[in-house]
Amino acid sequence: IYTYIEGIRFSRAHGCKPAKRFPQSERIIGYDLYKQQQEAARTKSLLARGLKRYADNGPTFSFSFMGNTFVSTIDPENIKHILATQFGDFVLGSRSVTFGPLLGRGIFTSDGTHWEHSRALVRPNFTRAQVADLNTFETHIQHMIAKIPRDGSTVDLQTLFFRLTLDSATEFLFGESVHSLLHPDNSEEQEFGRAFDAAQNLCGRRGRLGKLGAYYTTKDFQKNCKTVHDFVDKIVMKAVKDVDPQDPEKTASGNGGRYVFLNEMVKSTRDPKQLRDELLNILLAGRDTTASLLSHTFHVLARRPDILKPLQNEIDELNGKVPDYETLKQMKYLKNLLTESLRLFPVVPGNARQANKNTTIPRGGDPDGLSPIFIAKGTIVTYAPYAMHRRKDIYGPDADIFRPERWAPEEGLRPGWGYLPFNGGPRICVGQQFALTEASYTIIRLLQEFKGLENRDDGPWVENLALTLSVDGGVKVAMVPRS
Ligand code: HEM
Repeated sequence: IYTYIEGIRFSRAHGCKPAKRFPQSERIIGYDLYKQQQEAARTKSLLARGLKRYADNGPTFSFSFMGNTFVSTIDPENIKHILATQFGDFVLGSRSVTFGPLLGRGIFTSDGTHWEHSRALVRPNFTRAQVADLNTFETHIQHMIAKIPRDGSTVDLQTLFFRLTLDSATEFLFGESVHSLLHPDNSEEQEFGRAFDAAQNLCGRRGRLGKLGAYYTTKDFQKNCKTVHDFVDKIVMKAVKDVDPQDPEKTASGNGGRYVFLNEMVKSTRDPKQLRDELLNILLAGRDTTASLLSHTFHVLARRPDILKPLQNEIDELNGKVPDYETLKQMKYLKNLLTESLRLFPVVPGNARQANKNTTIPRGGDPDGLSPIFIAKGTIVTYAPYAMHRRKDIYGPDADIFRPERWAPEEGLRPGWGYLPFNGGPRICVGQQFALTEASYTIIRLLQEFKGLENRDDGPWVENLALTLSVDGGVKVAMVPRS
């Protein structure tokens, strides 16, 4: 009763109005919504259903689900408030529990001072010098190109992109690639990749079970987590052992001049568990995301010769020269293409934060939606870049159309917090430049090798929503060699 009265007082003092309520037959378990979500997951239409909910109920509304109160929003002002202005009022919620057995505590799974410490440890390693090192990518891209048939037969580019990013991410993080593009056998490295994928998928299922997720585990899951940990621990222990306690800088610059994240980290900490956790946190955050961006971009290129042509023209201006970092930055059409790809197919299409105290968000209070809403401690605020990126009042009447030109400076589009593929505020993605560099470089090198691609899948785009968004059924194409 005290909490309830406290909430009413807080709400009045801040001029809050009630949020629009999503129509539900009961608001304790929210079983009807649970059934709808299960059905949408089965028919792979979670994102389409989400879009319709915002169309029917407006940009901000509340509902109950599995005993929790939720507020959903695609209002940029509200999202800015949660992620930046009132950053301290919100935490990740159950993420540390969901991912804990696999990832431990690291930048992606922790809050508060632990997160601050992780971020301070990890952030300096994403410097320009490191991001601009393209030689490592080149080796793996050549392995990928070797896997692409040249006789017009069909290949699934998405599968190759997921292997490419696993290989390049493990090389960058551990100093040793798992080479999934080279060894399709039962090697220890392959086993690591398989176990990491399987454990990650089970974490996704734990996340979808809400509070009950903490109790959902299987023998296989535990075995997979152990396989992943053992593999990384060996690499970590070697790096820690190699550190010269008198001069950590000297040891860290080994590895044939290549940049290795682990070697940089051992300059700051030699705690093996902390090193393992941070490496796995970054592997999870950085690997599927870049693969998904590449997959969606090629999904579009295979269907839209009008986009492929100007892109090829821009790439052909390099006359086959391997691009360096500066060249990548000057490729305007490519940059707009990736920006548009992340608008219509944001790799993290939905996200959430939980209030750690009584607070507010600035918009959504009925009847005009312009008053603040009271957010009681424990409320989960979900936000959906996928739906926000399709708002016609932000992107214009052609918001549903894939059109890279909309990002040309002449068009004057400035969506601010209405465009959020990499999140914003203090927890903004640390790997943004790394991802855009890897994706740009991969696209250029592929289209320097192949003059075009033929679509081998007539179906529409269908969501595959795990921890990140990918293309259901893959990206089936035939690549046309230049010579
Ligand atoms: C297209 C590619 C990528 C996209 C769309 C993307 C998107 C995101 C988003 C939306 C978040 C916020 C998650 C949250 O706070 O709930 C995030 C966080 C993060 N990303 Fe990325 N990411 C990409 C690539 C990468 C890469 C390549 C790396 C590293 C190599 C990386 C490392 C991280 C890390 C460590 C965080 C956690 C930051 C923190 O909580 O302080 N990401 N990313």
